[in-house]
Amino acid sequence: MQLPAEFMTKYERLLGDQAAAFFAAFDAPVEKGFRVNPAKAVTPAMRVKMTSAVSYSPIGYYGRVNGNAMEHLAGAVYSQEPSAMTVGEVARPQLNERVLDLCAAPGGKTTHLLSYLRQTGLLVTNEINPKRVTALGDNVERYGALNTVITNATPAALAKELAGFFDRILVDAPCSGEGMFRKDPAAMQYWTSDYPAECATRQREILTEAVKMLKPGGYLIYSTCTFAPEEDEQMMAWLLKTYPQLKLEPIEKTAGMVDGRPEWADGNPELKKAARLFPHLMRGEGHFIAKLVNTDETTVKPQKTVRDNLTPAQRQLWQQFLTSQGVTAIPNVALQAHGEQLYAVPAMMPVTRKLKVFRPGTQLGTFKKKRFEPSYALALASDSLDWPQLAIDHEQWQRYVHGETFQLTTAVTTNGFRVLSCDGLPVGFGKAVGATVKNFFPKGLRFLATNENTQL
Ligand SMILES: C[S@@+](CC[C@H](N)C(=O)[O-])C[C@H]1O[C@@H](n2cnc3c(N)ncnc32)[C@H](O)[C@@H]1O
Repeated sequence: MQLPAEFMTKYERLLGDQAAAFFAAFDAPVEKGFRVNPAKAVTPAMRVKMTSAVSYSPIGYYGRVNGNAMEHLAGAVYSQEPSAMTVGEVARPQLNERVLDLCAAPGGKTTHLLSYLRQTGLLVTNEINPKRVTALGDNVERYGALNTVITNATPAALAKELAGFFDRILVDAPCSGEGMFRKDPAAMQYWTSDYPAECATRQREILTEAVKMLKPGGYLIYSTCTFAPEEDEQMMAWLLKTYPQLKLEPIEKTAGMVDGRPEWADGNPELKKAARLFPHLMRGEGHFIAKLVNTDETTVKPQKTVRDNLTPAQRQLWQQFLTSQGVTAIPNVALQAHGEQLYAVPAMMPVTRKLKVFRPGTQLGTFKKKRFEPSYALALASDSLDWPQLAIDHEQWQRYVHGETFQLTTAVTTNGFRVLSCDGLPVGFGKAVGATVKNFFPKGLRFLATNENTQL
């Protein structure tokens, strides 16, 4: 790979006798990886793939997964480059926490955070870019999240509404992307020797807002996919000096991770607590991760949380639907209608006034005239609610994702909406009428599925 000349000069100077091995790693093959979603069933095809475990993540594996496979569409697996998994492992939220993923699209770290929250607490996942937020929405939906609000806001707008609110904040910062040159050589075209300093300006702005949203005792996790000290150790040195209440927490170094380099910043030995991931020292791409704790004790007054807003008629339609499914309620959510759409908004979410919200919670379905039509998102979340399922086989699933009506071998005794499942994974709603299943797979997601193009 032809690396920019100034990039090579810089890292020859910084890495000394390790520079040759570092440059050679850019010509080695890219490592592929995937995580499994611990909230979902493990299918036989997944078991075959789960052979080479990533040592630092209990849910991570080396290998490639297919984006058209049933397991991927149903949110049971997520394709992620292995060393990127360290970020979710360092962030590792505890149950019931309030968590913010500030720079979140397309959702690699968000889905990892969800795997630790296990439908408890609250995840506010934010993406500033209105185009990229759509992919984040799709991935959160696939993961079947019931505890997530998706915002499309600037960090400053979030900080105005949610000051001192979060137990844990991840800033997976937009950066110069040097650690991704091997995976995505096109990223090199943006690189100039000034680019890291430009990125650092934006990172300081983002971190300034993130700090405002951290609770006393809360954790801030900062990560980049660049080697540039300006965006890594120097950014942490600036943070520690600007906010003396923030202290670095040590990150355990395994599988080839190494200490942060104080000599690449202001010499503060604390910077060793951060972690660097180099492709010549570990199986994966380049990253930097730091974890800080907020030792400030100033608390912020609790805010009012969201409430139900359904009309009696809407409530009745929803209750009738729940009864038809043999379930009683969705716990820990407020039910809110936004126009015709019904959402389950995480009950821990505060009322906000001016925030640009992309999705206020899990979309449950649509109020139609005198009936309720459930959504795809609800089907994908239904296994964490122990919702009854109607099992279909792979051939029926292929017809389902193509948008076809298909036949069951045994007719249902009660007609109506059913969560269809394949190998134990909910895949969407169908309307069963006798032995016929009418198709409710979202039109925009339909595709011609074959054994070949859907193999995990
Ligand atoms: C490294 S990527 C995030 C990757 C994501 N965390 C994941 O794991 O899939 C950084 C993100 O920050 C967003 N971003 C760019 N400028 C920003 C800003 N000023 N404030 C917040 N986010 C920004 C980008 O649109 C991009 O999606």
